[in-house]
Parts: sequence; structure tokens; C-alpha cells
Amino acid sequence: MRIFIVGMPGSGKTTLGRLLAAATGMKAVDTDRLITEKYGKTPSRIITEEGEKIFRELERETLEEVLKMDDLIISTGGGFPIFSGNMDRMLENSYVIYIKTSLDVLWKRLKHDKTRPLSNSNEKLRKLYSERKPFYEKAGIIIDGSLDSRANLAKTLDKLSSLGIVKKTMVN
Ligand SMILES: Nc1ncnc2c1ncn2[C@@H]1O[C@H](COP(=O)(O)OP(=O)(O)OP(=O)(O)O)[C@@H](O)[C@H]1O
Ligand SMILES: O=C(O)C1=C[C@@H](O)[C@@H](O)[C@H](O)C1
Ligand SMILES: [Mg+2]
Repeated sequence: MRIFIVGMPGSGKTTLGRLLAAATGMKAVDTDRLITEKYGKTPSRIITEEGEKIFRELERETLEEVLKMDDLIISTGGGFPIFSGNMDRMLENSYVIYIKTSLDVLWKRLKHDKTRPLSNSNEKLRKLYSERKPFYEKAGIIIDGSLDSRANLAKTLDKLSSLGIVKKTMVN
């Protein structure tokens, strides 16, 4: 069984992936991190130095690699579900969680971060949000991203257990 986590940059995908893995005993991976390890460069460097098209191809390859694995929670890059039919591919035989976070909350988290070439201004972030929303909203499970990390984890576990995806786990 695989669970993908999707959402805007800064919505808390990596954080939730790690917490969810610790609570369920599943392994957490992160597509940005897998790409960085395999190609020796961060996504933002790949985008800046080689172009976004190359980065999106690497994401597509990474998706096929993780689809070969099992018992995995996969946090994705912000643009991952938008390109190459990736969202439909994820939905074919995995669960997908969307962390739905308001633009105000996202901008508060991202405004001091200079390392994000695609969302380094409020205008760019707004445009990305409206373009990406329809893709994210295809997810079968939608979580309110304005909660703190702990409450977010508890809500997610509740949803996953009510759907019979994971067994109810104690969260301290
Ligand atoms: N539920 C939350 N409430 C408040 N802050 C959070 C929450 N989840 C994550 N954060 C903080 O927001 C920032 C972004 O979190 P995180 O890296 O998990 O997001 P992401 O969606 O993986 O972002 P990226 O687009 O970089 O992959 C971090 O500083 C993290 O500590
Ligand atoms: O929103 C995006 O398109 C991106 C988000 C990051 O997680 C990285 O995947 C990369 O910087 C692109
Ligand atoms: Mg992340």
C-alpha cells in the first residue's frame, strides 16, 4: 500500500509524511529528496540551471520508481501532480492525500524563503494555486492544512482509519 501526499509548496507535505510514517511504521520518502540524492542537485538548482522541463521529466521517472515500491508514504514536490498525468497515475493504485492550505497561511510560511524559484512572490504563488487547485482536488482524502502539525497528523490518522486504510494508532 502506498500513500501520496500532495499540496502547494510549504503546505506541510514533508512534515506530515514523516509524522505519518512514525505513527504507522511505514517508510517515508520525499520526491524532492529522492531527486536530490539521485542527481546530486536540489530541485531549485535543477530548475534554475537546467530548466523546469528537465526537472518535470525527473519527477515523472521518480514516480515510476516509487510505484514499484510498497508500504510507503510519499511526500511529493508542489508541482508533481500537475505534469505528465502524474495525478491520475498516482490515483490508479495508491491513496492520495491533499493538504489544503489557504494562500495566506502559505505566504506567511514562504515569504522569507529565497530558495523557491517558482513561488518567490505572492503573485506567483496565487497564480500557481489557481492553476494547481483542480489537480490537487482530485485527491481522495483532503486535510485542512491550517491546523498545527500534531492536529494535522491526528486528523489524518482519523480519516485513514475511518476509511480502513490504517489501523487506529495511539497518538500522544
Ligand atoms: N501544520 C503545520 N503548521 C505550521 N507550520 C507547518 C506545518 N507543517 C509544516 N510546517 C512548517 O512549514 C514549512 C513547510 O513545511 P514542509 O517542508 O513540510 O512543507 P512541504 O509541503 O513539504 O514544502 P515543499 O514545497 O518545500 O516540499 C516548514 O517550515 C514546516 O516546519
Ligand atoms: O511547486 C513546485 O513546482 C516545486 C516545489 C518544490 O517542492 C520542488 O519540487 C520544486 O522546487 C518545484
Ligand atoms: Mg517537501
